[in-house]
Amino acid sequence: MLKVGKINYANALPVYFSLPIDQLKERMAFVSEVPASLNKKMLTGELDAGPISSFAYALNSKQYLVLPDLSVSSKGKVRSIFLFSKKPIHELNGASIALTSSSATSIALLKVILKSFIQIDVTYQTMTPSLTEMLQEHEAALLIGDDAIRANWQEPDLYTYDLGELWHKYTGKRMTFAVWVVQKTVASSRSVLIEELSQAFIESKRITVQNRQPLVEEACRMYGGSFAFWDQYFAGLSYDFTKDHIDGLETFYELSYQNGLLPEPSKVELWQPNKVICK
Ligand SMILES: C=C(O[C@@H]1C=C(C(=O)O)C=C[C@H]1O)C(=O)O
Repeated sequence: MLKVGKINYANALPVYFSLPIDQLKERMAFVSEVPASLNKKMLTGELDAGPISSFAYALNSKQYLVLPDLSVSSKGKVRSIFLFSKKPIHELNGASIALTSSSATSIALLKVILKSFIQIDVTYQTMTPSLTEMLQEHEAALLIGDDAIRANWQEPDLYTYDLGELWHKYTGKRMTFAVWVVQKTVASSRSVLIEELSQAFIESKRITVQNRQPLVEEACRMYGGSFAFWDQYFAGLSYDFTKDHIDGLETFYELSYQNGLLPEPSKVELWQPNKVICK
């Protein structure tokens, strides 16, 4: 069995929603977790392929190849990655900020934004994602995914900053939060299966994005919230991985490197299906 990851947040649903599960399930087992757990399982080899935080890819890029044409990205507002703050962001110098334990990319992105763009120094503490508890002892809190969406629905009396929007404001670029990877060892030993999986993900994404209504209805059933919210949410996310996406991501890696978060400014190395040459 090929062990394949799945992000258990709404943001990754389009890549899974139209998968031909019955066709795949004899050869592939899907493991659904928050990004930080998927990052760990991929690193230790418990997973063969699937999505991880784009920052987790950069930390161990030599171990993986990136599957083409797949990501969780935004150009501007992402609507599910927020810094909730008791003060305006420019007044947070010296503050203590709580970080969700579920993330890798958004944690590094927040650090880059605060240091390089807002130009303030703060301290950080990682916590389980609960806004109330996080804000008991900290001036601001970072949440991602469904936790961030639900917290924002409560309309807390706080300053709320969308990290996708801030990144776009200061760089003019896209931000890629998750990429789909395959272990290099698995890419060579099980190339046919990886090609089948890669095509299935791309096809699922294509079908789901082409007609969003069934996905939006499913999200309403699973999470609550309005049709209009989920429709706008999925419309604002991109699942592609073009040159433009890679350019934004490598800018993030360069800034992460400059801030001492990465040992080198990683580059994206794409997986390529084996070309069969017919005579
Ligand atoms: C869009 C989101 O992106 C997620 C953020 C991640 C991170 O911060 O490490 C990882 C995977 C993404 O799916 C989200 O959490 O809502």
